[in-house]
Amino acid sequence: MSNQEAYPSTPSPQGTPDPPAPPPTPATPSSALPEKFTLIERKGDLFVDAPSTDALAHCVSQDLRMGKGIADIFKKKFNGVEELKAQKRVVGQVAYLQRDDRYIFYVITKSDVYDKPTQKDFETSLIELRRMCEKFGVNGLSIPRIGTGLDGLSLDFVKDSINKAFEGSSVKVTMFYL
Ligand SMILES: Nc1ncnc2c1ncn2[C@@H]1O[C@H](COP(=O)(O)OP(=O)(O)OC[C@H]2O[C@H](OP(=O)(O)O)[C@H](O)[C@@H]2O)[C@@H](O)[C@H]1O
Repeated sequence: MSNQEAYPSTPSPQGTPDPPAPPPTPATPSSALPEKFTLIERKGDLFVDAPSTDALAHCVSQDLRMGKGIADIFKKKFNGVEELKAQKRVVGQVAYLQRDDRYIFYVITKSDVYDKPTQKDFETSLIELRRMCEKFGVNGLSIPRIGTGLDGLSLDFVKDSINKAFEGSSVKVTMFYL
């Protein structure tokens, strides 16, 4: 039996009203819209005031010495130096730990502890940080004023680099300052 015989089209009788228009497509609830990237600055202690579900990130040298500054606090708080070294990340890449269901990102911006990062390496490593956030489904990322202390980068350059690297992503970045 052909389709036509099985399901003959029923001609609509003359003069009958048009079928009712389909119901309007419900508006997409805002919660379903993809999150937009934001960078906000917030006064507070990264380790006290950042949401416990946020990933954390900071800058380190490839040798992972983390001898001073906030890197030293990260080392004392999260340990994992051997685990990080085993990832064999180089400048422009990001090593990571998982602690209490959150990611801790170690952004490698320079090769040696005595170096200062170049702007290019800093920008490259932020693009990789975004990629890692997207890879692991990170939507909340809390950071200190990365690169602006021991690494001597200007806050304006750092914020501009973050905006460029994360533009178009759905990561909400909070930059904490003391
Ligand atoms: N609890 C807290 N909450 C919020 N903000 C906090 C804070 N504690 C400190 N800050 C501030 O966070 C900014 C950056 O702090 P830093 O100067 O340490 O980091 P940086 O990114 O400039 O430099 C990294 C390189 O320095 C390190 O040591 P090495 O020399 O390499 O051994 C690494 O290894 C890297 O390579 C400064 O404003 C600090 O006041």
